[in-house]
Parts: sequence; structure tokens; C-alpha cells
Amino acid sequence: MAFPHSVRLVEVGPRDGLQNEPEPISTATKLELIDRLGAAGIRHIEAASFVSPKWVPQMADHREVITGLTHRPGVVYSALTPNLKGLEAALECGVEEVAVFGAASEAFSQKNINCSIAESLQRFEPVLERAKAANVRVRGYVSCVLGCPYEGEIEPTKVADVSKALYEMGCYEVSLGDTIGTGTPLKAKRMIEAVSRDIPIEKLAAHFHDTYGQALANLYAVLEEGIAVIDSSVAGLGGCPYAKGASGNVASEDVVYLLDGLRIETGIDLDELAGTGTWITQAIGRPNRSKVGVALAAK
Ligand SMILES: CC(C)(COP(=O)([O-])OP(=O)([O-])OC[C@H]1O[C@@H](n2cnc3c(N)ncnc32)[C@H](O)[C@@H]1OP(=O)([O-])[O-])[C@@H](O)C(=O)NCCC(=O)NCCSC(=O)C[C@@](C)(O)CC(=O)[O-]
Repeated sequence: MAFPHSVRLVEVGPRDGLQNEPEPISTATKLELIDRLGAAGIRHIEAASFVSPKWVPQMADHREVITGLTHRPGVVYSALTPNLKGLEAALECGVEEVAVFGAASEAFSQKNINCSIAESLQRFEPVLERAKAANVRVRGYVSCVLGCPYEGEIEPTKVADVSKALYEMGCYEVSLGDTIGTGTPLKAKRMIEAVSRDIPIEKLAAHFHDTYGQALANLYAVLEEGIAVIDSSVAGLGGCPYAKGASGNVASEDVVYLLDGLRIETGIDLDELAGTGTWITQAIGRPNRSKVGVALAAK
């Protein structure tokens, strides 16, 4: 299959990137990050997470973040909502899009959202119904699509089953998470092949972490399969509390550089994005994990 002509980047830095930071990050810093990302041309930004503050303290200011956003025309600002409680709180803040998140691994599901895969799907059903009634689109995530920190290998058929359930429930797009970054290009292709037997490829997104340095190679492999939505995190921010040693999502700057080189349109200004990566890493005292970002900053 040929590469897509354009790719939509879903920037998950403000949520996935920051959710594990141990030191509090001010709401003002989060809002500035989100605004800078929009100014760089990103059209979908995952801004917050309506989860329990006991589980993820860094996302406790979800209300302030969502209500404090300066909405740029054409930019979608979304938030995670694991259950009805989270969804109702998000709707009260006027959120325009939400996401539910499940897993292809039983053990990870238990650690992450405190329930089995089957229970999680039951929880998501009323979330989808309520969101539909409120005219709010729902994205679905599946974690551990290329490996689990507890169960190791995950069969592509398991990923396909959970993805299909989310899609049939009404998720407009299913994002496939290589949560611990253990995937390699062949595995990634096989997983996409399995999932796309049930779901049109244009309804799938790649959400790859770079723990083993394979994320760009894996993205190249799935772009060849026709994937045209990529989740990434500016400066490669992030990690996962339930996956020891996991590094962040693939860096947005590195993905844009790759796509620019392939003549695949993103609508994103790489220099502006790289400047945002430099700024946020300095603001929160983290190393910049984008190779492209570091190289551009050194010019
Ligand atoms: C899912 C729950 C809430 C279940 O948590 P639970 O303990 O099973 O839920 P519960 O219904 O029994 O409620 C327990 C307490 O949580 C409260 N509660 C219940 N729901 C909410 C809510 N929505 N917002 C705020 N508070 C909530 C509820 O009110 C109660 O409070 P208490 O009475 O003890 O004071 C919990 O396990 C949780 O918050 N987990 C956090 C999971 C998380 O955020 N993980 C990181 C995001 S996923 C991810 O990063 C992967 C992804 C998407 O990026 C893809 C990839 O890379 O793999």
C-alpha cells in the first residue's frame, strides 16, 4: 500500500506527556503549552484527563485546563474519560471530544483502570451513549498492542478483538498504543493487518512509545500499511506509571521531520514545534528527548 498524502497528528504531550511528572506543573504552564502547540499548527491536542486525582495527581486540574483553554479555530481539544463520572465532569466543562481507554492485556487493564477488559468495555458503553447524546465524539485507546509489562507478548487477535469492540460501540477512531515501546516494524505491521480486518485503516491511529528506540521505524512500517493518524508528544515527554522504564511517546518533532521528508503533509511548522519542545523541557526541567528538537536548537 502507498503512503498517505497527509497525516493528522494527535498531540498527547499535555496529557500522556505530563501525567507522570512527579512535581506539580502549574495550570498556566499547561495552558501555555497547549496554546503553543496550536500555534505550531497542531489540529488535535489531548489536553487533560478526567481520572481520579488519587491515581494521577498531575491531572487533578483537568477542570481548570479545559475551561481555561483559548480555543483556536480548527483545533480539537480532547480529554480522557474512563467512566461516566469522568465524562459528566468533562461535559460540565464543555469538552468537545473525549477518549475511553482499554487494553489488550488483562493484567495491564487491572493495574491501569482497576478492572478486567470485559468490565472496562461494560463501563465504556454508558460513556459512549451519554457522549453521543451530548454530541461529543469519543476516541478509543487500546494499550499494550505490541507487548505488556506483565504478560509479555500480546497476540494481534487480542488487540483486534478489543479494538473491534470499541469501534462497534461507537468510537470514531481507535488508537493503538505500544505502551512500553517493545514493538518492532514487522510486529507492528502484523498487528495493523489483524486490526484492519475488522476496522477501516483510516479509523486507526498509531500511538507508539520510544522506549526501545523503535518508534520511528514502527511508524514508517505502519504508514506503509496506510495509517494516517499518529499520536505523539512534543519533546518525547512522558512515561507510564505501570510500565517501569517506559519512556515517552515518540517525539512530535521527530515524526514531523520524518513526514516532511516523505512529502506527507501535516500542516505543522517544525521550527515552531521544536521551539515549543525547547521551552517546555526548560520549564519543567526535563531533558529534550526529540533528536530533531535538540539538533534544531543547536543550530
Ligand atoms: C478508572 C478509575 C477512576 C477507576 O478507579 P476505581 O477505584 O476502580 O473507581 P471507583 O468507581 O471505585 O471510585 C474510587 C474513587 O475514585 C473516584 N473516581 C472514580 N472515577 C473518577 C473520575 N473519573 N474522576 C475523578 N474521580 C473518580 C470515586 O469518586 C472514588 O472516590 P473516593 O470515594 O474514594 O474518594 C481509576 O482507576 C483511575 O483514575 N485510573 C487512572 C488511569 C490513568 O489515568 N492512566 C493513565 C492514562 S492511560 C494511558 O496513559 C495509556 C494511553 C491511553 O496513553 C495509551 C498507551 O500508551 O498505552
